Amino acid sequence: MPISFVHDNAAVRLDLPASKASVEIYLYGATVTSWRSNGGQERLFLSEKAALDGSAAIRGGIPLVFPVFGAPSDHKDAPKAVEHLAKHGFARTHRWSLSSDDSTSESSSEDRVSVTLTLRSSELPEVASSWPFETALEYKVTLTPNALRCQLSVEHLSTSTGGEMPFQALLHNYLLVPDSTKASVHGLQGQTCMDKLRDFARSEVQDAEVRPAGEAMDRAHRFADEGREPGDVSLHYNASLVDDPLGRMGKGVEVKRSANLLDTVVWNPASEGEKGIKDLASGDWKSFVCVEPGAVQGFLRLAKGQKWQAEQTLEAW
Ligand SMILES: O=P(O)(O)OC[C@H]1O[C@@H](O)[C@H](O)[C@@H](O)[C@@H]1O
Repeated sequence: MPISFVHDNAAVRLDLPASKASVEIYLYGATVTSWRSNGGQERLFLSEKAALDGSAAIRGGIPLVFPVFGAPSDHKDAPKAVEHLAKHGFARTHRWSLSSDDSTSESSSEDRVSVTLTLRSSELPEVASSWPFETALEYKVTLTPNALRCQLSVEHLSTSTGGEMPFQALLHNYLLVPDSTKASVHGLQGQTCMDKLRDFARSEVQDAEVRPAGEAMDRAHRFADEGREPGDVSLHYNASLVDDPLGRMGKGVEVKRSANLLDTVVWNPASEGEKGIKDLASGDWKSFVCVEPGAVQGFLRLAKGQKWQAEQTLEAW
């Protein structure tokens, strides 16, 4: 079966047997926790200490950040409506439903299979008290032999306040790497970097490569020129420098995204930062680099009845 339930029905799994590609998505948070590309090589980091029982956001894979990135207090321009939300919002900490439209054999073929998950804020009583908008989220995940496409749609259905719905969104990819100290991110040159670890200081990225290189990094990047699209970014494993004689992991991953995901967050806590994260084991920081497309500087706004759509495609090289 190209689509099946796994982990005691907590997750849905898509398989392309001919290429050994697969993806697993927990209903909790609609969190992709595993993506195996052509040949079966895992491409995402998932912490062994990740809570997979719905008690906390899943540490690893691709958590969905919505409707606020980080803590509301991180944003000087945070609207009142997001003030009482938890860090990274509520999408990653609620159980989504499988959409009936998509879980049929029509959504699959030998080299493509998809599934769609949905979440309605009005069905989450604890969200209703801190979020005055009725919001419908839809997340379609499509697997092809060498790529994973993730499409998010956000719809503002109604509101008790009558105003526009402010929001941010981000696809928090934890990309698995042989050694994060040797990995590099390409495609950020010329963008303005907002450094969360240096009091949100801004500077322009001068180099063609951004390397965490063992130091904590937590930065959001965007072109200063409003009209300029963010372009693709790629994570290079720099595999020739690491012990991967069979080249199983390939050269890296390309992160393509829709032009409305203007920001790219690059995050790695390094050894110091990891100590404060209880669901990471010691040394895990070496196994991932987060390269996260999103819209997280300033707030987007949706009038009642409007829909916003964004997507990324991860391509394995
Ligand atoms: O620990 P959390 O809530 O999953 O967040 C992880 C990280 O997510 C990143 O996207 C943020 O830029 C970091 O500031 C944050 O620490």
